[in-house]
Amino acid sequence: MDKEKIRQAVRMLIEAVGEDPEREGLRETPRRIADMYAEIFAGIDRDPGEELTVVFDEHHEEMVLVKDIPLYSVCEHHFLPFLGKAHVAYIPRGKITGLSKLARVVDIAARRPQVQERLTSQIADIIMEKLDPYGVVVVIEAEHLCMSMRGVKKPGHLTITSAVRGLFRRDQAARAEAMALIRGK
Ligand SMILES: Nc1nc2c(ncn2[C@@H]2O[C@H](COP(=O)(O)OP(=O)(O)OP(=O)(O)O)[C@@H](O)[C@H]2O)c(=O)[nH]1
Ligand SMILES: [Zn+2]
Repeated sequence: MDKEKIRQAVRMLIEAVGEDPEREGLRETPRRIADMYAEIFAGIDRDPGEELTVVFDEHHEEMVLVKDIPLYSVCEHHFLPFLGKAHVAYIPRGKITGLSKLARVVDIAARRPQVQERLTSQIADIIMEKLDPYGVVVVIEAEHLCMSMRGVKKPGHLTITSAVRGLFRRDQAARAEAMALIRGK
């Protein structure tokens, strides 16, 4: 990531909105934002699938669900955060992965300019590709600050997206079980 370029651009932004980039509180802001972008966009050059290397052979061919994974991403239209929760369910086909690795896949895929639909599909597709499970369900529920603090101004709304792969597409009962567990509090 070109932090120097970000610093220059942010300085221009500060001037363009009519603020003084030399004002004490703003003087370090270009540097802070460059460091922040390096962190929140750290997934741009990374393959989320690289986290799915820890795989154990295990004949648990029943559903595994990691729910309420905290999610922070950035909407690519406005560069404002969208935040909420991700839920990831899969049915292993002889191969399971570390539970934390599922949350890491979510993190890497989220740390890039995103739309919620693509983020949801990417997570599901990566798990299908790397673990070759019977099926995957990913549900994301998020509030988009571009819809809350500006524009249509609807704070508190939730956008819910799902990506359903493999057996969950065909098997209504399995899909209903996954959705019920995800919804259950
Ligand atoms: N489908 C989808 N839309 C998103 C997401 N994040 C933001 N948006 C929408 O992207 C759209 C961009 O619309 P534009 O009309 O180009 O932008 P805008 O003039 O700022 O629109 P408003 O937000 O309606 O003021 C808006 O409707 C946003 O709500 C997302 O993750 N998925
Ligand atoms: Zn937006």
